[in-house]
Amino acid sequence: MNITITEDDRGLSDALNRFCQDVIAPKAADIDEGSLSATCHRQALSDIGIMGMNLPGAYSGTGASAVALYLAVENLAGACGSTASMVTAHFLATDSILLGGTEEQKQAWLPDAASGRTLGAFALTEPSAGSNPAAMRTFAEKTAAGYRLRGVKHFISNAAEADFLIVYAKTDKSAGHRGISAFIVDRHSAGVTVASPERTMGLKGGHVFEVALDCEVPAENLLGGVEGTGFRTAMQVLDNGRVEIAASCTGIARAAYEAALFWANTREVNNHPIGEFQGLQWMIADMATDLEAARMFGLKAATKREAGERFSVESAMAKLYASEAAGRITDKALQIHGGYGYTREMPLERYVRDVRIMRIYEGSSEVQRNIIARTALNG
Ligand SMILES: CC(C)(COP(=O)(O)OP(=O)(O)OC[C@H]1O[C@@H](n2cnc3c(N)ncnc32)[C@H](O)[C@@H]1OP(=O)(O)O)[C@@H](O)C(=O)NCCC(=O)NCCSC(=O)CCS(=O)O
Repeated sequence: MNITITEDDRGLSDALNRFCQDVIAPKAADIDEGSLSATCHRQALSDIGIMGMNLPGAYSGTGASAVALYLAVENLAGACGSTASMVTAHFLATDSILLGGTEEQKQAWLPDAASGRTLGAFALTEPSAGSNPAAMRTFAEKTAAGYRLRGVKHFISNAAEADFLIVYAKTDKSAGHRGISAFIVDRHSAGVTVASPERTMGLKGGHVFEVALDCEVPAENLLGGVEGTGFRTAMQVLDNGRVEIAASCTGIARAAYEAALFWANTREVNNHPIGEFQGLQWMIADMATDLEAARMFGLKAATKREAGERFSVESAMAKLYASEAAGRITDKALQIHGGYGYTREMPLERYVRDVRIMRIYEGSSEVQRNIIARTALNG
C-alpha cells in the first residue's frame, strides 16, 4: 500500500504545527503542573478549525483527509498531550454521530460541534465493563416519551464541560452486544451527575470523570433511530480513535526525541558533546527507528481509513506499536537527560507520564493484540 501525503496535507500540517508551537505548547507545563483543564484552548482550537477536523464540510467540518487529521493530532500532542486528549475525546463523540446517526441528527448536532460551540464526550466504559463493553450494565428503558437511562459510566473525558454525551446503553439485556444502543444525551439534563475529575498520573489537563445517569432522553436522540446498533458504531468509532491515539503517541515521542537530540548535541562531558559517545548514539538510533515505524503504522491506517476500507487491524497495530514505542522513546529521552530529565524543570518526565495511559485507554495493548491475532488466525 502506498502512503501518500499530499501537498495539501503537508501545508495544513505545517500551518497547524506553527499554531501548536506558538499557542498550545507554551501553556503545556502549567496545564500539567496545575491540573488545569485543556479546554482553556477550546476557543483557539475552534478558531483554527481543529474541533471539526474529523468532519466533512457538509456538517461544517474542515473536510481534511484522514492523513491530514493524523498529522494534526501528532502536532497537537507534541505541543500538549492533554489538549490532544481533550480534542480526540470530542472526535469520539462527533464520530459516533457521523457514523451512527441519522441525517437529521447529523444536521442537528454536528455543525455546532465542528465549530467548537459545543463539546462532546463518549460514554462507553463502565466501572465493571472496560475491555469488554458488551458487559455494560447501563440500561435504557423505553418510556412514553423516549427512554430512561440508568447506570454509571467511568473514565469519561470532557464530561464536566461537555454539552452532549454519547451514551452507550443496553436496550435489550438478553441480546449481548446486539442489545446495545447509543443515545445523544444533553449533559445538562436532569439526572446527569458528573463527579470531580479523577486524579491521574499524566494527561493532567485531559480531565476524566465518573458520570451517574438517571435521566430521560427523547426518542429522537436514539442514535440512528434504531435499537441494537450501538456496539457496531462504538467499534467503528474506536477504529478511528485508535489511529488518533497512535498519532498522539507519535507526537509526544517526537517531542521527547527532539529534546534528546538537542541535549545530546549540547550537553558536554570532558569537553565532548554526549552525542559523540556510542552508547548514546545507539539509544538515538533505536528512538529514531521506533519513531519512524510508529509513524508508518499510523499513516498506513490513516491511508486505509481515507480509502473507505475497513482498517480495524491497521488501527490496532498502529495504536499497539505507537503506544509501546512512545513508552520506550520517552523513557530513553529522559535517561539521556540524566538527573535533569527527572526534574519538573524539563518536560521529559511529563512526556513519560503522559504516554503511559496510551497503552490502556481506547483499548489496552492486550485488546489490540486480541484484535490482531483474531484476524491473523481467522482471516
Ligand atoms: C476486544 C473487542 C474488539 C471484542 O469485541 P467482541 O468479541 O465482544 O465483539 P466481536 O465479536 O468482535 O464483534 C461483535 C459485532 O461487532 C462487529 N464489529 C466488531 N468490531 C467492529 C469494527 N471495528 N467495525 C465494525 N464492526 C465491528 C462485529 O462484526 C460483530 O457484528 P455482528 O453482531 O456479528 O453483526 C471489543 O470488546 C473491544 O474493542 N474492547 C475494547 C473496548 C475499548 O476500547 N474501550 C475503550 C473505551 S473509550 C476510552 O477508553 C476513552 C474514552 S475517553 O477518552 O473519554
